[in-house]
Amino acid sequence: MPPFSTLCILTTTQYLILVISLFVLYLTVLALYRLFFSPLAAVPGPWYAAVSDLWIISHVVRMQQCRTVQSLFEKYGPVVRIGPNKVAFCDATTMRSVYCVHKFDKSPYYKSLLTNNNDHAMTTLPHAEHVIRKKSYSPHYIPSNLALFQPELQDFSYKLTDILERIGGKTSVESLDMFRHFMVDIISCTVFGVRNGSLENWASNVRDPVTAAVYDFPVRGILRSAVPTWAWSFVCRAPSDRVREICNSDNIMAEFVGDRLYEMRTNIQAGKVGIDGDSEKMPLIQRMLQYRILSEGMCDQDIISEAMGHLVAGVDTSSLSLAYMFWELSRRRDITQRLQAELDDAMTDKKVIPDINALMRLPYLNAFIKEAMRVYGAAPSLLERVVPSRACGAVSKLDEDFDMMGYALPPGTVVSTQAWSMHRDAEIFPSPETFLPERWLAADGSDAEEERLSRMAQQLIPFGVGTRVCGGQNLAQIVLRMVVAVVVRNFNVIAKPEETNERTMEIRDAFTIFPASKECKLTFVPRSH
Ligand code: HEM
Repeated sequence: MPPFSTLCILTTTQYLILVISLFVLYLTVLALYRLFFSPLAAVPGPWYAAVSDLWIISHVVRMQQCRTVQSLFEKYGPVVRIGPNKVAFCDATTMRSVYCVHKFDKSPYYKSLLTNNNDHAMTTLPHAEHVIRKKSYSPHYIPSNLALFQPELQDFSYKLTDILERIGGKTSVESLDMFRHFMVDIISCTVFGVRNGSLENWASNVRDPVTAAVYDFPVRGILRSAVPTWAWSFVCRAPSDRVREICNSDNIMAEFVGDRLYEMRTNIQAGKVGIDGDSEKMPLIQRMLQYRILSEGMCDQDIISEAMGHLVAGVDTSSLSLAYMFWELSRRRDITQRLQAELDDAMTDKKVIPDINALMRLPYLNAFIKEAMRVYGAAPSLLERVVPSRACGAVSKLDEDFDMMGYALPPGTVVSTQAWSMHRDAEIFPSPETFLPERWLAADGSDAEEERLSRMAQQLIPFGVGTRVCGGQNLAQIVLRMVVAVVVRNFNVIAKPEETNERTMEIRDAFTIFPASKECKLTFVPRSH
């Protein structure tokens, strides 16, 4: 260090050079520490990932994180250091240990998904707090409760086919947008108890503000986390209608959900609907109001954010899954024909969707859905968790560093796996890039076949895994089957190469996947019989 008297006589330029040199020295020492002396130094991975988060962030920004992490597994093995403090893994036993046995808390990444500036189940990081939150909604999604909504779910599916029949295969439709509107109707009905008419709006070319807000919400999240809090109000007043619309998406959804909540409360107060569990079938917000009265659990703000969380979590994921399923069918006549053969038998009346339990028993339909969720699972990204501190009480306190396949990870390390890679493990799923529903069918009744299917099932995690698994997965499983059944029974799907092709459908990821062109134009041609 130069003595104080020397500092006083430095020129501005010399002073600047000194500051820059000290900063470079600091960065060099930090990089050397992270590379050679950090507790994670032994974990394999590229040196540039160990030195700075910038490398992985650059892939996040390019929306190619899933593929990048997969290429690291292929090069370095099942445990990889992807950042100075981040380790990714691809191993079923470790997955169970992190998500099911130790139940590590979520990482702060999830806070970018807050709704109405408030937590919902997905963004509640500590396991213990999440358990309480989950109780407010989980009974709604058990199969016996969802079965009560079967008539409405079927109704919306019939409406979808009616609309496609009206179009009659004369033009292509932007299927991603169509399914998004369809899912807003499904969730509005099951969560808020209202018929929103979003799909009809789509068919009549009328802008649907709720669907538009759900679509804009993830972009708002990215923007919000990139802009400092003090600058946010300036961004929201930017001289661009589109930017203001994106900023406002959270408010539009909150207003919609808030209005439904107050309507529901008015109806309860007027005695039009019960609050004491006397009516068996109730939308989720009614259930949450009841939960609040019985357990003094959630305030209005919490209920609004929770319900918004279900809109956000359910609409894009399901509509993306459906769009990719039909895109695959447009390319695979063999799969379409096999599905149609099974559905022609199961749906002798092509306008009547079989009961949920019957749908769940159709072998090829189920094999198709599983394969689609393996290859096109809509949320295949890293599910970040934090190794707990030894002092403060995690669910399962660790007495020492967390042993991940021989590497000791200290408290605070962010660990994660991604469905993208678990689903592309060639030992479990031979020829993983081939779309092959048949892999889910038993060749015979042998123990070896059963063992093979069970290993695949354990590694199939499109809805996440453990206590933080997707809250709405039962609803998604039903809706995906209903839509595929009724549409495939009634239509052949075609993609015009000039509109929709490998390039436009190339998968990008930003927690959920989406096609490079952000759309999926398909033609639904009515079948002749
Ligand atoms: C194909 C459709 C869907 C896929 C692929 C999917 C996938 C996922 C995944 C991977 C997670 C998170 C896991 C994590 O962070 O560890 C999740 C969480 C969640 N999803 Fe889904 N999801 C789908 C549909 C739905 C639907 C229809 C709803 C509700 C209407 C829903 C509601 C939720 C909720 C509430 C959570 C947070 C769960 C919690 O932490 O308690 N999802 N989903």
